[in-house]
Amino acid sequence: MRVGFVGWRGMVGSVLMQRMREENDFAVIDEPVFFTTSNVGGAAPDVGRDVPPLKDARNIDELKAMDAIVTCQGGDYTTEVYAKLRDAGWKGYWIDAASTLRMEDNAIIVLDPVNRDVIDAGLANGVKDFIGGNCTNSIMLMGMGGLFRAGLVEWVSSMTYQAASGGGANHMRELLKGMGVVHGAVAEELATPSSAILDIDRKVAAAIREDVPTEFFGAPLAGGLIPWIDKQLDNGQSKEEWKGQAEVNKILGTDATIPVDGLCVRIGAMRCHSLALTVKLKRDLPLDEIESIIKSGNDWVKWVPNDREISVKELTPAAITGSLQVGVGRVRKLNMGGEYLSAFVIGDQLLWGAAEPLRRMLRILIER
Ligand SMILES: NC(=O)C1=CN([C@@H]2O[C@H](COP(=O)(O)OP(=O)(O)OC[C@H]3O[C@@H](n4cnc5c(N)ncnc54)[C@H](OP(=O)(O)O)[C@@H]3O)[C@@H](O)[C@H]2O)C=CC1
Ligand SMILES: N[C@@H](CC(=O)OP(=O)(O)O)C(=O)O
Repeated sequence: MRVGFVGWRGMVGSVLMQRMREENDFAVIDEPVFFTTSNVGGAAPDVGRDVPPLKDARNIDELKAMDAIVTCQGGDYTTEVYAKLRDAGWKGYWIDAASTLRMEDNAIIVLDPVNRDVIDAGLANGVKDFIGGNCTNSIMLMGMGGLFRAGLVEWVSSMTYQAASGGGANHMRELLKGMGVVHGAVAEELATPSSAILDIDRKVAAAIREDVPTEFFGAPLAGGLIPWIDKQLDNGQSKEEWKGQAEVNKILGTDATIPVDGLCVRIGAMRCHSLALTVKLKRDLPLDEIESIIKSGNDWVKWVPNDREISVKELTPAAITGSLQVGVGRVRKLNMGGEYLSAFVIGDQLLWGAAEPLRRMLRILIER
């Protein structure tokens, strides 16, 4: 198989390359070919074998020579190139991190530990477009897939806490700069134990309002949060919130729509997205049964008992970042009744939220 990689040096692409090296994926690809939009003829990344110099990611003839293309270049690139490539008669597999093609009828949203059956059926039916899901949805399903698969979920309310990395590398940098600005505003007072906390608070509030950079997020994130992610829709949802129900049901291939809705909020974490879920179950099940169903979802579920000490240690960005494990905890019955369950799910949005489902989809194709 000749596999073309586009967007490999961006943030998602770099995580993809790292994971592919770790899993020795390049050894099973006949011919990896790297593309660029900015450095044609430059050196391809080190993948442990000889590969040709970078090719032009806008050259349809070069792209057409690939059996599969994996792109993390972004939605604008997909919009610019995909249709031209198909119009030119290309019949290869398109594996994409961007959202552009996700809801198209001829595309499958890939998350194989959850929907391998949907992927296999698609492959058998000649589907050629395999698109990574929205990070928040992929993380929720990696954590709670067992309950969905058991047909136990009537609806889900999902309140999210989304990391800066969901916006991209510049957004992560802006968060860190903002943290530095906030600290700098009161560094002297912090070094003086007798300084008045309300003076510190006043200066911090002024720094957040006036000095924290907002170029990329459009509002100060350091020391605060932003209760809106992605575009505004006419029905009052954000686009990120809209994706919940649309994508979750498409990933699962449900016959009857499972309602999924809630609020998506940006917080000052680096690359871990979290969700506080209220799940309405179809029936009242004992908690130990629910625990074993959730644990059985896939090999990456990290079950965290609903215990204060363990939760604050294990169910946090500090514990989960950089890991493929998806933490699931704070699971208990809510006051509303036996069918109402709370859960807190947390995962690294650059791994299961972006790069890992693409890497695994490529592997599925290669091993077919
Ligand atoms: N599935 C999901 O939930 C997620 C999906 N995504 C999607 O992934 C796509 C890519 O996102 P992301 O990786 O954040 O994008 P980046 O901005 O990090 O990278 C995209 C491209 O920008 C170019 N680039 C320009 N300057 C630089 C630089 N200094 N360092 C690295 N690359 C640079 C590179 O192209 P070139 O080498 O050709 O110059 C690179 O491939 C987006 O479509 C996004 O929506 C992102 C996060 C989660
Ligand atoms: N919108 C997500 C990241 C992302 O890229 O999502 P999507 O792939 O659905 O556009 C976030 O900001 O956290």
